[in-house]
Amino acid sequence: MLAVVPPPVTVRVPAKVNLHLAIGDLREDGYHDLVTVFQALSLTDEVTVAVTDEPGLEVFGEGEGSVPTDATNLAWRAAQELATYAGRPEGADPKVRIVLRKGIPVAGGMAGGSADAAATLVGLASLWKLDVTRDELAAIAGKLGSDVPFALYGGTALGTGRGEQLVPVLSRHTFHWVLAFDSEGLSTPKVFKELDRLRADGNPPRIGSHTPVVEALASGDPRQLALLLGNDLQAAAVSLRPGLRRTLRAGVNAGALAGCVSGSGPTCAFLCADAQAAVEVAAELSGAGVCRTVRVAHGPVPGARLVGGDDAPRGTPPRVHA
Ligand SMILES: C[C@](O)(CO)[C@H](O)COP(=O)(O)OP(=O)(O)OC[C@H]1O[C@@H](n2ccc(N)nc2=O)[C@H](O)[C@@H]1O
Ligand SMILES: Nc1ncnc2c1ncn2[C@@H]1O[C@H](COP(=O)(O)OP(=O)(O)OP(=O)(O)O)[C@@H](O)[C@H]1O
Repeated sequence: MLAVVPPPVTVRVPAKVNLHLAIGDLREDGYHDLVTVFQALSLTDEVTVAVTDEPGLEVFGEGEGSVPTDATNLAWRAAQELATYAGRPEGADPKVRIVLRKGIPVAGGMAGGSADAAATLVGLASLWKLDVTRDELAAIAGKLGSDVPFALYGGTALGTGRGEQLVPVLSRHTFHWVLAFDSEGLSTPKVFKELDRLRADGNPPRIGSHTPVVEALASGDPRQLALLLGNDLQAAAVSLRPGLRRTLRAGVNAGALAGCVSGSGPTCAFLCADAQAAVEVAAELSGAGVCRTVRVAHGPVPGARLVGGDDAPRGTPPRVHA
């Protein structure tokens, strides 16, 4: 019998920065309640999924050597979860090839692995022609990791719970960022543990309410937003990686309006007045010798999207094999 093999599907998916990250106390399940304002940035990964008789995963690009290619890869876990949810004939052992082209730093606090998982859900839903809504995918995404649902939606959003409960936030205009990648990643659980330790030893200041950040986003004024960037994990990331203090200073000295550690770090994100200022800050920061690589990006951008758009004609005609 002839079977039509659908053409591969490619999905582009954004990194995130937390404009506001207020961490509550440690819960019994090992997570912390948090309140965060996410923004999706134009720094992206691309994920291609294809039907195959030789399932597997390949990684190219940023940090390729440090990303697992086995079943522990979050993208692979996403494929397994979706196959199970959809009741696929092959069960939780999907017959797919997943190729990750990474632009998002690995273990950088920008949700790179989460982005790949979200992109895999969107890509496979299309490849397998599943009748699932983005909200259904978000429920699966929340099981994979706290940051995965946001990568599906993108834009700017308020996250609560573990970070997986989202409501969109109005963000006027485009904000311009410079990102400083460090030479080595930081482990997210270790950074949360370090914050617990700092809190047990003393009383590090906690950032306040998210309301002013939401108002600044609605105003679209980067100068107003810059005064309000805040991250409770920053002290913990800096405690584990003291060199980040120098990086944060260097970004502001280079002309950024403000800087913060992105999520659990170690990437530092610098908000700039406009696109031109971002290019100038990036040039100066890359000469300062405080980080491995510098990138410019803007936000907000949409979440995981098929490359070419959902309605675009397919580039490759379907292959047919016996
Ligand atoms: C730091 C952030 O990136 C901010 O957006 C996220 O909170 C982390 O999200 P993530 O990387 O998707 O994290 P998960 O894979 O869900 O959890 C990894 C580990 O981080 C810690 N963790 C994560 C989220 C959360 N609300 N509380 C936590 O304590 C836990 O030790 C957990 O075992
Ligand atoms: N697809 C993936 N891409 C990158 N890392 C992955 C992936 N799947 C699993 N990992 C593992 O997860 C670890 C954390 O990687 P990731 O890039 O997601 O961190 P992060 O961006 O700091 O996450 P977050 O900001 O959500 O806390 C890596 O060190 C790697 O071992």
